[in-house]
Amino acid sequence: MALGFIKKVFTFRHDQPGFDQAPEVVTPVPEAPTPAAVQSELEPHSREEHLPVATSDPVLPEEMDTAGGQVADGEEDETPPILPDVGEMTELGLIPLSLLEAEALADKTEDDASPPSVPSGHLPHKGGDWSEDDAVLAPEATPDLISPPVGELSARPTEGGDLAPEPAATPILPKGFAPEDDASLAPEATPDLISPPVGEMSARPTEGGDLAPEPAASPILPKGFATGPAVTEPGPIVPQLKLNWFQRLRAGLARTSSQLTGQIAALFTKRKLDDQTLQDLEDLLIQADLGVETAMRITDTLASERYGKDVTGEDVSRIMAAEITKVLKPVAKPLQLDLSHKPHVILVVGVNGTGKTTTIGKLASKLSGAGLKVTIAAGDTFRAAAIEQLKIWADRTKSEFVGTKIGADAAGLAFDAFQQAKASKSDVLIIDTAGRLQNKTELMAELEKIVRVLGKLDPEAPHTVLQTLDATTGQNALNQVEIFRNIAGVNGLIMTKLDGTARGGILVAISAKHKLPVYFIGVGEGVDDLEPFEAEDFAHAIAGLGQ
Ligand SMILES: Nc1nc2c(ncn2[C@@H]2O[C@H](COP(=O)(O)OP(=O)(O)OP(=O)(O)O)[C@@H](O)[C@H]2O)c(=O)[nH]1
Repeated sequence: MALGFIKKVFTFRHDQPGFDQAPEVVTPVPEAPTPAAVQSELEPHSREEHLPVATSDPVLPEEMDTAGGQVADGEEDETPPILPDVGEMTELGLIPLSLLEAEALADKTEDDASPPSVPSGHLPHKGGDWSEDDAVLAPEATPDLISPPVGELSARPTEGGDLAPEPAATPILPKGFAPEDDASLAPEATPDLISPPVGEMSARPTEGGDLAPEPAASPILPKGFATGPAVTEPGPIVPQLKLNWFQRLRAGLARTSSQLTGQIAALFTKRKLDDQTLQDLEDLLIQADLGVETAMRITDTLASERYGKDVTGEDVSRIMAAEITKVLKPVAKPLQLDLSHKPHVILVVGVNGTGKTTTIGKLASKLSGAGLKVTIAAGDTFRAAAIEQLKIWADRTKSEFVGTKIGADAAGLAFDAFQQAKASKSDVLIIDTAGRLQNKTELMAELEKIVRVLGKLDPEAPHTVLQTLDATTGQNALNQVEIFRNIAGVNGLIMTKLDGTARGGILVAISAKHKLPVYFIGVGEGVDDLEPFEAEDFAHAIAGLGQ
């Protein structure tokens, strides 16, 4: 049963042990030597500005600054402007990994029973001068040279020997992340790798004999991704909903669906289906943000089935749900994590306020709750609140955190975070970024640089470029995908704020136009308010139908 969940959303390719390291308290990285070439890329901020912060020892922004270099009074955020011209950014070389490539990668991994080798880009910092080429050619990472990250490896199972390696060697798959269809993995992995559902977590006996809850001590596969350990820190208020997921989705999309179905019902009251009603319906569907293509699909199908006949609102809803499902099915995909990368790097981009930080927290919760080791990097160095907010999420999700001071070079932070995540053998590194669309040129340069710098440590990084979209922005979201796709090579989407919006239909238009995978949707501010995207559920909820 748990495996079913796993397969439902995420796909892991986990070829090597990773959770067998004992919890360790690491000291702050003194000053990781940086390749000259990279160093020059990261100016003007020095590498020591980027400090790992122990999750067990929350650090306030002030502390981070103190440790890593304070922002001098009067030091202002970089001045902006310059002007756009996003149109020319199409070819940035940031081509998203296509599905075919992803599948090819998956196949490759499946065929390879041996432990993954260290990517060619993994390099030790030697402190000397070296070029980008050196980085690529570097034999393999030298852990010794890379300062270990600060922060305890919370919940890492490293008890006295017996059960040590199992969690590590196991692909842990929360819903939305699932072990790949790897026959070689499945047999042994299944029983031990799949943790009991959340409810059973608390009953898990610890080594000590008692029953202290040790959620992070072993892979946990809660419904969806696993909710992870109970959140005790203050934060977003999580409503205690007793509804199941579909009911919550329907409730969230109630405004979208009631508006749509109400208008449709009014349109077809005592009218036969003719050219005029079809045209009116098409207009109505377009106004509901579904997009011209989908609107036409719906009216065409309706016409072929019911032309000249009486039509009810339910007839339209049924056809609408079926057509929307057809549009969404191809993009409703699990987020594939290639854990052979160690870490699999997820770069999260999107306009400010679309939910990047919150979504990172939700993802980290699911992943760490499933036993994966997660590092979060506060790459939005533009806003102090963004760094603080992310630190809180890191603490509550038992993730390692790498932050820096306001105004510091985001690419430098990303580089350091990648090194530290590698050194600490994190499974996943999630990097937040700024989203100042009002300054596209600067934003483009920053994201481009982040991608370039990450590529020095692993040519394939970032492995996933996720964009968050705020459903309430309607058509703007459509444009945002266009822009960020060109700027950062977005290869997957997460739509947030689908709770309470009347504009949920925009996800259909985006899917029809961009055909990018939609991995999750957010329906609230709470840590559990993120669910794998299910085409049929979403289509039914929009059409006001039952599951
Ligand atoms: N209702 C609702 N609110 C959400 C959802 N996701 C995020 N939010 C809220 O949206 C606001 C913005 O979210 P952030 O995560 O800070 O967005 P961001 O993109 O990181 O924004 P910056 O930090 O400004 O870059 C916060 O108040 C979140 O709590 C969601 O799915 N539903």
